[in-house]
Amino acid sequence: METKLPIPLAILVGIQTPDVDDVAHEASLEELGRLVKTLGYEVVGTMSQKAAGTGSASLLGSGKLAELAELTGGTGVVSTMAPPPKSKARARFEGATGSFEPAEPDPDAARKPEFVIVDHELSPSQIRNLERATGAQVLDRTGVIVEIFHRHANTREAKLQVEMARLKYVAPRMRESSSGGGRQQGAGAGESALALDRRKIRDRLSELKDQLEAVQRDSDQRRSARRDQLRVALVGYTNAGKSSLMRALTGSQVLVEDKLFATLDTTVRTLQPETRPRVLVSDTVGFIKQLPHDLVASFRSTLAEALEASLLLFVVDASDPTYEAQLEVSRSVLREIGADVVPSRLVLNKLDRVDEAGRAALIEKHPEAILLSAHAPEDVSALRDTIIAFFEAEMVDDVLVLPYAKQGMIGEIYESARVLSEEHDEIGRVLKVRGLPSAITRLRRSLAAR
Ligand SMILES: Nc1nc2c(ncn2[C@@H]2O[C@H](COP(=O)(O)OP(=O)(O)OP(=O)(O)O)[C@@H](O)[C@H]2O)c(=O)[nH]1
Ligand SMILES: [Mg+2]
Repeated sequence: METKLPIPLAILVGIQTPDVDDVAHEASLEELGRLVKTLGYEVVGTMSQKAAGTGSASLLGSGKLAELAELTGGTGVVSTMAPPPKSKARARFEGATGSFEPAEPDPDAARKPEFVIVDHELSPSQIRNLERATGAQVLDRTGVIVEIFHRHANTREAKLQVEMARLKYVAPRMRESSSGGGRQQGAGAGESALALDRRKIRDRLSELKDQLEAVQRDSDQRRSARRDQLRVALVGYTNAGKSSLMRALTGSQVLVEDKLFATLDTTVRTLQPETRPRVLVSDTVGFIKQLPHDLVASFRSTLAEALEASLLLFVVDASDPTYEAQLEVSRSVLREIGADVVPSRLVLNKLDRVDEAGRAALIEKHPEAILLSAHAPEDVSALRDTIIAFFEAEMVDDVLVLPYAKQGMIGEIYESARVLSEEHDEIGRVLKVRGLPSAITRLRRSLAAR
């Protein structure tokens, strides 16, 4: 216990712009707090300020900035003479100004928050200014999300994607912070070392791109093998309950956690009890507001699962007061990746946490939605029926003739369609089948080709 590193302490900072109401502002800071906790930091305070925008040079007004610096032990002014926000240097600096007692008997009591975490995307120079004034390390919402993805990525594909997004996030910030002399390099070496760093980053990015392409070719192949199968994808805001539904629908042991971004990789499992043809269910990475653009782009292939599904189940945590905004975020991300054309059903989850009046309001607002709780087996079974009914309505009946010379294809037919009856005549087997039109077209094509 003694040797464990102390949990980093953080102060959250949010600007409430005129277009954001109090509820949304509170919810956004609360969500940021959960993100920060997911990173393993402890939130020790929150500071918010009303302002016209988030573009001012040091984000906060001078009064608020001084207030914040008081908490973090900084000077409160953006001075170019301020040392870089490295904790040792900062401690030395603070010691010199007399505002810090290094010989505090209880180190925890004197600990100041090491991190200031801002609920908006900041420019590199805003980060630098805030760091100078507060003496703390400053992270913005994007930085926090990129860091969480970095820590949680499991598969090789996710790891490569996240490293790319991270380098793209870090590179411009590196340039800015070094121009202020904040980097620890010998005098005069700054610029060339920086150029070297940037070249390294560029090289690394192109290396990652090649590796990613190879990995993606593999996963594209795996996906195209599932092309004509009945596929449904669970999509939606982070922590909505997608993995919980995945578990309940497929009996798989995917990770369920009361954490943002518990799932970063797509999982595909068969709907249970199994149907004919079987239905594949995909669990996908969750969305969040202000999802960094590079991460959206890099998760395109992970989300390709969603794109190729015949049905999207849009999972929403209906017990969250801001669920409407979350739904809108999910919709816009799906629009961005072009998945808004896939048929979808709205699934309002966590109904066990909504009271009678709330339920009535939900039904009135979303009459077409499926209301349920992932924890209620009867609800999950009704959802399974809905999924099956959706595919039944899409399927068509047809007759396939399988010549005796092509009997090897019988397995493929049984995999892709439901065989209603089988008769034998002089040419071969005559099969009455029911399946998705695309699956039947493909079967016809392979029957003709071989
Ligand atoms: N009360 C209640 N809690 C639920 C329900 N469904 C999910 N949860 C809880 O919500 C939390 C998040 O569930 P997950 O299934 O991990 O959510 P997710 O959408 O997969 O989240 P990410 O993978 O982080 O995007 C967990 O603590 C679940 O136990 C529900 O119907 N009712
Ligand atoms: Mg999940």
